[in-house]
Amino acid sequence: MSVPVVEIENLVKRYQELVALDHFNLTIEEGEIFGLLGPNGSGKTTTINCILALLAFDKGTVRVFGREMRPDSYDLKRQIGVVMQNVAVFQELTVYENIDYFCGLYIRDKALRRQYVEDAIDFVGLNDFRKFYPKKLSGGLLRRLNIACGIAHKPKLIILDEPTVAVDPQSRNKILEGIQELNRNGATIIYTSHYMEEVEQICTRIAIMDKGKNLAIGTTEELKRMIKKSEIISIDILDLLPAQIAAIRDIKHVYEVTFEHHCLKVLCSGGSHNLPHILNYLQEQNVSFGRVYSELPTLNDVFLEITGKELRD
Ligand SMILES: Nc1ncnc2c1ncn2[C@@H]1O[C@H](COP(=O)(O)OP(=O)(O)OP(=O)(O)O)[C@@H](O)[C@H]1O
Repeated sequence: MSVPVVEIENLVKRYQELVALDHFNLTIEEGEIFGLLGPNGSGKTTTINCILALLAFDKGTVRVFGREMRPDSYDLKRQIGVVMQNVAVFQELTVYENIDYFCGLYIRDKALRRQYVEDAIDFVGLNDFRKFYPKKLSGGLLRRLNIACGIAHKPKLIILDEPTVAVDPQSRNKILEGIQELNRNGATIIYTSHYMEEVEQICTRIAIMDKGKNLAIGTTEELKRMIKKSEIISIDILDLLPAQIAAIRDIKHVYEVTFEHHCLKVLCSGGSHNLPHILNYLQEQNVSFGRVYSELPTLNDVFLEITGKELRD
């Protein structure tokens, strides 16, 4: 079995009285796009900073590529690319010079570095802006530059801390597609976000965290199976008898039924045949119906059921 890329065991990080990470555990395998999902202040950035040994912690261990991570683990750090939440580029350097500077921290060979810088510029689509200074770039382009600086040296592990905050949809899509491409090219990705749609779209596995704890971990499908609510079926119907409503309540996997304003709403758990079971019953009863729609749970529902609060803040 291959060595996990990141192993975090029993990590405790306090800022004075505040416990930012509370016996936090996490293992990330090679080839994953791993999502750390949690509301503001849940401890995502603290986790990243501990993985990078940028922060001293109170208890626990962090191993990267099977070795203990220390502030002076330069050979490990060389294999990691980091894109932090705040854009960190030099205002007095152009797009090209910025990427070249950050790449040069790891790649000494000049010809190879030139190639890597070109690859990074291509990758984030900044070809037309290579001579621009950062202050001339829009927020989205600046984020792309920030990403290019973090990944130009072709690291094996790439950590992106909320890279799409406040970017326009075009740049956002470009960033998400880019992350998937980096992963296809062999990089393991750690991606933090409080946008559940993004995490759902690109991550192979997700940890839901809150108050410094890892509350649930799994693929999107596994997380959704952990909660009671799995499907809401709504059907427009002119009229239903109380006995028919009661009979629908008795259908397997149904746990809540309401009928208001000519709309039947059925909450179901588990099972993949909830909709046909309900429609079959209505047809048997000669009940005619209009619009039918089914909503599957979101990661927000998972978060809501586990923590009792919305993911969005
Ligand atoms: N340097 C610091 N000193 C004191 N408290 C801190 C410090 N950095 C973070 N915290 C606190 O630790 C907790 C975790 O913060 P952290 O930044 O890791 O959360 P986060 O999930 O990354 O949030 P966000 O989505 O806002 O970036 C929060 O309560 C935060 O206020």
